[in-house]
Amino acid sequence: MTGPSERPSGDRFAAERRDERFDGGRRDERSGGRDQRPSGGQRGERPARGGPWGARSGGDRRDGGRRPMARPTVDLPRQVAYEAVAAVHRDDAYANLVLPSLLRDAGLVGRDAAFATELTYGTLRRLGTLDAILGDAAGRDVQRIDPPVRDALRLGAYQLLHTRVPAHAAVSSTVDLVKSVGAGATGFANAVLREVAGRDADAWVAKLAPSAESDPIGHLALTYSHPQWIVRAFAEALGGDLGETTRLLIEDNERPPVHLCARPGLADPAELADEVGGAPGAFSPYAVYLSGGAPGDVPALAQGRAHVQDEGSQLVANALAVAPLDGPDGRWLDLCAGPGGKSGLLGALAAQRDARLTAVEVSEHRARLVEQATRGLPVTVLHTDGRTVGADPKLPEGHFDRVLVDAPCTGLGSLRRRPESRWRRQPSDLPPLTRLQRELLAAALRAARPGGLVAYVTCSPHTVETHVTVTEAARRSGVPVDFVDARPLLPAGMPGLGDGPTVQLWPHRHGTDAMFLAMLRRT
Ligand SMILES: C[S@@+](CC[C@H](N)C(=O)[O-])C[C@H]1O[C@@H](n2cnc3c(N)ncnc32)[C@H](O)[C@@H]1O
Repeated sequence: MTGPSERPSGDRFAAERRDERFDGGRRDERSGGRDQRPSGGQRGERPARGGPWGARSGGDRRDGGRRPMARPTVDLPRQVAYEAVAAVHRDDAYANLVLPSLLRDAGLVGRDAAFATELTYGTLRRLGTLDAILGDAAGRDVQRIDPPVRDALRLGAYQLLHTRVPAHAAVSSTVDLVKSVGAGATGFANAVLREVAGRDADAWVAKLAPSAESDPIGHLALTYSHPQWIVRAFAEALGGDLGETTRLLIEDNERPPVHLCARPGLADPAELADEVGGAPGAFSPYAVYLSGGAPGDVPALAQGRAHVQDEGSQLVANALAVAPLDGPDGRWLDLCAGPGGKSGLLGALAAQRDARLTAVEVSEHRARLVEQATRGLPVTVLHTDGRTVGADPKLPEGHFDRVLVDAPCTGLGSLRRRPESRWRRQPSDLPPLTRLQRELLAAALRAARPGGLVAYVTCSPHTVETHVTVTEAARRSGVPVDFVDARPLLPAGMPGLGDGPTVQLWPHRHGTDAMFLAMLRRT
């Protein structure tokens, strides 16, 4: 197959970009992967001002003396989206961390910021399908295209196939972008994008995806832009139901709402919903759905009355707090606490019940975040390895009444909030993670007193991280345990909780991240 020719050029802005913005937050997921959702924008809308190129002339920019970021010929929202996508691929940055700082640096707000956000997140989510299309249109594997030009083309293809940006605008703005990041490749970019524009997204998928009959997993993977191994894992966790798997994949490609947790005793969810112009959650008694705007703008967050937290995370933490327990109930433990979302909720509940939470976190930076998240609550933060239960005098065996293990995991249950992570995760991540999960759960079982409760939680529905880990850890730990049916610990009438005793939440069923919960009682 032959295609348009590209004359690759170096990324002439790379050196300038390398050190300046991303170092601080690169490996830090403290925002929980939440979508940055500036208010006022519509999906695929063009920027508000500045003629057909929107913010080229500055748009909604709040200058405030900041250094302008845009190259002269590229409009700011597209330039920011390009910088974010390039940082993800070049520097392993996290989009949810790098994008807000880029928007701030560029002074983008309102519809311009919404447009840049849509382009960044949409392009990263659809990357697999876009790359297949670009490879076909270019007549070569996308890996052979110069990285800056490749990222610009991905943004252009996303605009052509998934937004209402007119084709001529998508093509010429991308060619402008290529001019600034890979000058010799403008003819190539123009030709590739014109080829892409020759079909709509459905027609491209019909051309490129394997047939659903002969290769159902490959078909879903290409159609809905997920790696095949993840589609396979989801299908298995959903009992082989490919219809439901499809609904899950579709949900993963949508922009999720930001959920707040109104801390019990500190904020009333209905009042908080009024305060933020949002709506009370469907299931969690503390949840508020934010309708728009950056979560940082909400005063209740700054005041420590609420925090950003997916509703599913609230539900599994609350399940541990409401599970019936005989005997003393004052010593609670969170063995994997950073950055402190569940500790924040459990700490607020502990305050109401005269209990105290010990929050353990192995990473120093994250332990500090837990301290910030639990300030003013009856929480003691320990910066140590949770597996030291029994060896560390602050973590004695048989001591705690309620224990949470929110284990490190692949995070496959929150792909909608972390657009790049589906492409970063590999099946080879599973063995070291599951070993750590088993060890942490075994430590949690040792930490619980006889009769005490242990909640094992993951933000992944992968059965190797859920059922296999729980069964293996319980079998090997030498600590006698019973499974507690977790379903009655979730709100009455909540649908789709399965046959028990464990619970798997799903984005497409519950609107939450795909949190898994197993409740164990030490006998
Ligand atoms: C899924 S996150 C926990 C999220 C947290 N519960 C929340 O709601 O914000 C898992 C955490 O476990 C921490 N971790 C990993 N290994 C650990 C260990 N051996 N001991 C304690 N914490 C560990 C990670 O640093 C990470 O912060």
